Amino acid sequence: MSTATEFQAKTRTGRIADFVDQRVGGSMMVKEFGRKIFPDHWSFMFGEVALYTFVILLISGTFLTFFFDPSMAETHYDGSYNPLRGVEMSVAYASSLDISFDVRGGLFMRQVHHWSALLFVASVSVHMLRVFFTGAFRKPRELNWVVGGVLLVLSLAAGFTGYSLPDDLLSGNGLRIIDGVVKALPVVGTYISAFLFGGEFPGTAIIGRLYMLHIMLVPALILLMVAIHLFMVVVHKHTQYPGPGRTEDNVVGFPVGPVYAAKAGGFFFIVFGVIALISGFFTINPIWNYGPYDPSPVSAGTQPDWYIGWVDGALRLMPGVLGNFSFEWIIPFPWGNNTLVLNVLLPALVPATVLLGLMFTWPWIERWITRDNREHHILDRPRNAPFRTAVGVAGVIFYSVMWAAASSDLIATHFHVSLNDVTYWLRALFFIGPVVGFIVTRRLCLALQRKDRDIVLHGREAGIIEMSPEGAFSERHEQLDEYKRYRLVSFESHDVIPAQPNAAGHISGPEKSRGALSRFFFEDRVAPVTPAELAEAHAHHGPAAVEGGEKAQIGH
Ligand code: HEM
Ligand code: HEM
Repeated sequence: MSTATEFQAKTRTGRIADFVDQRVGGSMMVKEFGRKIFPDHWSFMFGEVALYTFVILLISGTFLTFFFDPSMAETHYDGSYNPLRGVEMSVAYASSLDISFDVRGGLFMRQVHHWSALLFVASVSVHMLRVFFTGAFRKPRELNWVVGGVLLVLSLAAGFTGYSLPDDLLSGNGLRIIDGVVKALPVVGTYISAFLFGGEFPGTAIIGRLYMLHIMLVPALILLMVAIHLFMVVVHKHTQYPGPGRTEDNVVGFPVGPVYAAKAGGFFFIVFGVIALISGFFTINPIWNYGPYDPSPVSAGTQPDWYIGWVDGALRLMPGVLGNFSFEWIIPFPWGNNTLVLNVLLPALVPATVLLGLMFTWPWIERWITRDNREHHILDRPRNAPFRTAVGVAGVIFYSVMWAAASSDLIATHFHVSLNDVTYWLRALFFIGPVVGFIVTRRLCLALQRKDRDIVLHGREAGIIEMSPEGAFSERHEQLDEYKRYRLVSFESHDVIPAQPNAAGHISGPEKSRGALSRFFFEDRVAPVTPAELAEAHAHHGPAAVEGGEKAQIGH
């Protein structure tokens, strides 16, 4: 066919598709990307939820910008919410009230925005925990883990800047706390605060500035980072859980087109639908109940959004004795009289630095201790990496205690206990909780591994008690099928690598620490069942064991 007849033979849509394809090379991209294989597992869903809630935030946020006015100019409210009529407030607060009461669908969209923000940060956090507990951050994904970490920090920044915009009593109090933390920074604190608020707190500039950060800079950075993040997921290929036929060099799953594209599209609408349903039925952030921001009152029983609570909680846990500690008699400051406000500085900065510092550096810490520099595309089941799982649980407990402390007043009033007692208990848990969590989790993982070993070697207890002709009772044990057995035996267990001498025959200080950590983490370990052990067990139990009818004597 000549080019002309070929052109004639195509439908109008075909011709448009051709036109676009010849200019942007779309079919090549679809061919390349559409044939990518993704493994299937429910735990890979959290990253997707994070992505979809972010898209919902972009859509609902854009709607809000049509009506929100980020001005701190004074006005008298004259909207349709009667209890606040005539009350003096900022234009920002008045416009948020208008969105809630006078813009058609406005309250619904504010709630969609707020609920999806809560779900966004929650899904990002759970996604991060999934990646951590399965070891998906190992080589070659360390940098993508760091990009993820930046995304987490940006998500918190987006949440906090948004939460502060309506300029109601609650958001103003949140800003007051941030102002306190900034001012507590030695030497530069007061200058930074004055720069941020355009003079004395609260000033008249902060809402406008936060608005720019909230609707432009932070979402743009998140978009950029998400693009880099997903690009790396495609380049590295997705990890997969162990299973028959799955190796470090292949990916077993479905192609993006059409299976995943259809699934993902449908899932987006499910997430959107669920958020719309929640937003239609459940109030979130009823700013009309709080009133406009005024530095003097603080309402009792109010809570910050869940992801900011831990900072508030850490501040509540800190004993006041270290307040306004003057260091001059120890270190004479060259810049004159300067007070360190340790009761604000320590809780606001130390836990955050410890948690975020450990999070960003963990892939390298683990690689250093295990000396494992190989690529890993097969995930660990959390029980098969007891040391990592235990460290993760300790981190989660450390975080959760601070988070719980943000509700110390509510715990005291709801359970009719003394607020002081709640604080003392939480202070103790702050130190003891992570240690106990670490020990218990490691023991649990090792116990689960031993149970797996036992099941592989001796079969699963069927719960069927049989009586032999001689009158002895025994429980029937059923052997696992090939697939289940594979899942239980195919993992690696790190061995202790003692400190090694360097070329000059010396063992350096850091290498001694590495050796000690290696012993601490891997001394107690359960090795996977070897084929020889399996063959021996089967030989011992006889062919019945392989066929599915092994018996364990009760009382022996
Ligand atoms: C806006 C936030 C984020 C979005 C939209 C996002 C999205 C995704 C998606 C869709 C995937 C592939 C599916 C999956 O495994 O869940 C993925 C994988 C990954 N994400 Fe994220 N993520 C975010 C934040 C994070 C954070 C906070 C971390 C860790 C600190 C992280 C680390 C990773 C890693 C290492 C992978 C590769 C996992 C693998 O191949 O198994 N991500 N991300
Ligand atoms: C990761 C992204 C985002 C998060 C976590 C987030 C979070 C929030 C939160 C928690 C609020 C307070 C809502 C309330 O009043 O109850 C808020 C307000 C707001 N957000 Fe966002 N947001 C995000 C992205 C965006 C984007 C992309 C836009 C605009 C394009 C936007 C525009 C707004 C506006 C105008 C308000 C003030 C409306 C009001 O409070 O009445 N947001 N945001």
